[in-house]
Amino acid sequence: MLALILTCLFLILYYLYTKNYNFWKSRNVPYEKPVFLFGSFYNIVRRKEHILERLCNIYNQFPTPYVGMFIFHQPVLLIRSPDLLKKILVKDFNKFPNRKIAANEKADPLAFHALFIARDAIWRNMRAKISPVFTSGKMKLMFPLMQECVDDLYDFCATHPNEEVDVKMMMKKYTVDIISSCAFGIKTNCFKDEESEILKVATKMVDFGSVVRGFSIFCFFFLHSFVDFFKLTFGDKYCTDYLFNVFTTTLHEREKKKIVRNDLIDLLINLRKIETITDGYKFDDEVKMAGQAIPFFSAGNDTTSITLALTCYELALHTEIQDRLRKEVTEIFQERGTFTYENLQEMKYMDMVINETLRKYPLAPFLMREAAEDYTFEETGFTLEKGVSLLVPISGLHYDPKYYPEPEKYDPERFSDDNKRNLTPYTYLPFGEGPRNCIGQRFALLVSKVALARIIKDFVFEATEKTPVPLQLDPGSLFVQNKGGLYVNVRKV
Ligand code: HEM
Repeated sequence: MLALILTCLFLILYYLYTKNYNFWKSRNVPYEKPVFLFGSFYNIVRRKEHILERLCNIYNQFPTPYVGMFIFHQPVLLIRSPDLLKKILVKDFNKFPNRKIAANEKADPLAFHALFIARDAIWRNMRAKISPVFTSGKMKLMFPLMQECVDDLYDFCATHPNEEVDVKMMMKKYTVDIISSCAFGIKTNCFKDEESEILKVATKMVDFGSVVRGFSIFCFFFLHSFVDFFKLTFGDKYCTDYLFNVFTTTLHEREKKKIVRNDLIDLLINLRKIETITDGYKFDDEVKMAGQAIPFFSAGNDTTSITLALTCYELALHTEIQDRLRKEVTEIFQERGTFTYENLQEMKYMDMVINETLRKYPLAPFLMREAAEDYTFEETGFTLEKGVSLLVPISGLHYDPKYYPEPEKYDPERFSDDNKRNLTPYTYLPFGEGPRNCIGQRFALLVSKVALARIIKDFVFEATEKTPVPLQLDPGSLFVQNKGGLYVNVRKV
């Protein structure tokens, strides 16, 4: 009898779980056949493929404008056509304003108020208020804070002549110093303090290696009901508590001593002062304010530091590109005698190099949107139901030889003025597109240019036997990176 009950129960659960697997077939949408329980993510769960490779793989199998796939049991539509992307990300943005990420204000107020996760009117109001911190005027004011940190990066290279250096860790120390300075108003000295607590926090925060953390993040994106059920938090509890304390301590000190530093904390203090009763979203408590600073730290650190490390890696493998970059930087430096915010903007080859790194290694390999209402694709007549998720396979587009011939080749020439004009719009998306694109783009590019200009002028990166070629992506990482360190030799010019 018990066996019969268990069998019936199993069959009911099996039916409930797999009934969605007909979702795309019944709507005549081409789709990748799901693997029971894991949908299209079986190889990711088995750590056989990185998410970048998995999405490229699905993208390459179907020449259609969109493809159905399943994340576990959840149907998701992968958009391939640049014309459709323009509509979804920009023209019809108000029909796709949110990402489908779980948010529970009671269980995790910091995540609920984070810009990346916030929804609808809360997001709109918050984005409008936070955007002024990222204007070029504000970046210029933060430039001196960045220069202080780049001095430490330079000294690190100078004190490790002819040594194999893990450029991932080196750049992480640099970005933790800069972001701590610009978002939390503190000097962290990661290069000098090997035991720096904030560096440990930055590492732990993005360590999704443990089953519990990995599962937790997955639930936020793809299994929302589990987030409420298990009261999961988006960030690691120890890390968010630590950063919350750092943030509030600085905030109180600033308000007491009336210190002005032109950073994120200043902006938040000013916002709180000038808010009126009619404002849609008010920074009226410290959780909401910290909800901006903590994601600034987590969203900005690894994305920027890995981009920088991968640029050093590619420069080490391509000496002619490295020499040309050094020539540009040195000429501008000799002409002006210093690096300023303005002369960094003149470095065209530098832009081309960073653009190509982000093409080959899009740090966030996909964008996500959710249909806020039923939406009919004019081109095919297909109606996507409200609530269904869309994924934009950035990696598929960046590796499509139709848009980028020989996609495996690292070639900054793709982004020269002449060639850039011929790129197909909406096929280059490292920072996303439209009103919900990366708010930190300008900041990330400036932080990257400051570092590269300063060190490439006086140091040479060289591949050694320890430099991994080809680069094997770590399937366990949410970011596009190899497992462990990324070693290159650093020597004085
Ligand atoms: C190379 C570095 C970076 C890359 C490649 C990157 C990439 C991205 C991408 C792809 C998105 C999603 C955009 C979309 O859905 O259309 C995003 C969103 C976001 N990024 Fe970045 N990012 C970088 C650096 C930063 C930095 C330095 C910060 C903070 C200072 C930051 C803060 C954010 C935030 C808050 C969002 C959510 C914006 C919103 O929903 O309104 N990112 N980023």
